[in-house]
Amino acid sequence: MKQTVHFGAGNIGRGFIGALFSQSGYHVTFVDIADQVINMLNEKKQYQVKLATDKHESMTIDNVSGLNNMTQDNEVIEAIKHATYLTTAIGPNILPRIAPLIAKGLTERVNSNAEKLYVIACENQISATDLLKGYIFEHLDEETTSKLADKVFFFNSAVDRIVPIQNNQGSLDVLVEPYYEWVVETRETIPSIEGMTIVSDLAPFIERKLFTVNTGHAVIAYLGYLKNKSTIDQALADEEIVKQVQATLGETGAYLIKQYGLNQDEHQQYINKIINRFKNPYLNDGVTRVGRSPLRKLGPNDRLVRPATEAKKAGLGFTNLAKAIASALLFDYQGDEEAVKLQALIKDNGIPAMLKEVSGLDENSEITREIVNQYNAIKK
Ligand SMILES: NC(=O)C1=CN([C@@H]2O[C@H](COP(=O)(O)OP(=O)(O)OC[C@H]3O[C@@H](n4cnc5c(N)ncnc54)[C@H](O)[C@@H]3O)[C@@H](O)[C@H]2O)C=CC1
Ligand SMILES: O=P(O)(O)OC[C@H]1O[C@](O)(CO)[C@@H](O)[C@@H]1O
Repeated sequence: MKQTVHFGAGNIGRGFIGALFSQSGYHVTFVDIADQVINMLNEKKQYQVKLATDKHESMTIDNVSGLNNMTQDNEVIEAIKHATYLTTAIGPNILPRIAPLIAKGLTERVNSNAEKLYVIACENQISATDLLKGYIFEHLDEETTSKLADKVFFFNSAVDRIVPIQNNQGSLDVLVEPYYEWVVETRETIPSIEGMTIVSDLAPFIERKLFTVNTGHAVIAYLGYLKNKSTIDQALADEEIVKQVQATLGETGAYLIKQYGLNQDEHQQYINKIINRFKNPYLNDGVTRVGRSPLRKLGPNDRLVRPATEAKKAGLGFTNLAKAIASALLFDYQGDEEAVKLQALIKDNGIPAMLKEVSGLDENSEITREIVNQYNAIKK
C-alpha cells in the first residue's frame, strides 16, 4: 500500500487532507504532538468524517495511524523514508518547528530510496511550501541538498474547506462542510489523489481564495466579536455585518478582477457562494476560531493587509479593508495569545508603530491613516 505522512492530525489534517489520501488508497501516518489523538488513531485505526448538512452524511476514513514527533523521531524518519507524499496542516507558525525532523527524514531517505517524494504544505498562507522548504534546507548539508534535487519536490497549494473546532473531546470524528477545494501547483505528473486539482500557476487561485474566503471570514469574525456574536452564522444574521462583508469583498474583488482578468459576474457568484457557505448553521463555527492569531492575519502578505496595499497600488478603493483591519485591531479575546500580544503592542506603541512592526505599513501611509480613522470611528 502507498504511504503518506501528514504533519498535524487536527481539523484539516483528519477532516480534509488525510481523508482524501485515505480515500485514494493510501495509508496515512499522522504526526502530531497531541498524545490523545495519536493514541486513538493507533487504537481505533479509523474515524468518521461527518458532513455539516441536514442529512448528516458521514464517511469512514481508515488505514490511518499516528506518531508523536516529540517522542518518536526515529519512527517519523522511517515513515518519511517510505512515503510518496509528505503534507502538513499544522499552522504556518509551526512549520519552522517541524523542519529539523523533516530534514533528518529527507537526509536518510535520499540515501535509501530512489522514489520521488512530494512535499505540500496545506496552510492558509501564500507560498507556505516554499517557506517550509526554506526552513528544511537550513538543516541540510550541501551534499544532501544536491541529492534532493531530482527526488524531493516541493509544491505550493491552496486549501479550502471550513472545519470548525470539534465539540467531541475523546473522539477522532470530524465535522466538516461538504465543500472543498485543494489546488496544487506543479508541472510534474504526480500520483493522482482524489480531490486534488493540479494547476501550473497557483497565484490566481490562492489569492482569489485567501482574499475572498479568508478576508470575508475574518471580517465577519472581527465584526461579530465586536457585536458579541459567538458564531459566524449568528454574525451573518446581522444585516450591517453582511453589508460590510459585501463591501469589503467588493474591494478585494475589484483588485482580483483587475489583476487576474477575472469575469466580474463569475467573481460575484463566487463571492455569493462563499457567503452562503459561511451561513451554514450546522457548522457552529466560533468567531474566536475564525479570528484566531490576529498578528498572523495582520501580516503584510495575509488576507487583510495585502489586498489593501495591492488595491492602493492599483488605484482602487481600500476604505472597507481599512475598516476590516481596524476591527481586527479591536480583537481582544483573552483566550488568544496573539490577541493579547496585539493589544499590548497597541497600548505600548500606538497603532501606527504597531502596524509598521506587524503589517509592514509605513507610519504615515494613507492606509495607516485610514485604519486609524476607522479604528477611532468604531471605538466611539
Ligand atoms: N480549519 C479550517 O477550516 C482550515 C484551516 N486551514 C489551515 O490548516 C492549518 C491547520 O488548521 P486546523 O486544522 O484548523 O488546526 P488544528 O489546530 O485543528 O490542527 C493543527 C494540529 O497541529 C498540531 N500541532 C501543533 N503544533 C505541533 C507541532 N509542533 N508538531 C506536531 N503537531 C503540532 C496540533 O496538535 C493540531 O492537532 C492552518 O494553517 C490553517 O490555516 C486551511 C483551510 C481551512
Ligand atoms: O485557519 P486560519 O488561517 O486561522 O483562518 C481561519 C480561516 O481559514 C479557514 O479555516 C478556511 O479557509 C476558515 O475557516 C477561516 O477563514
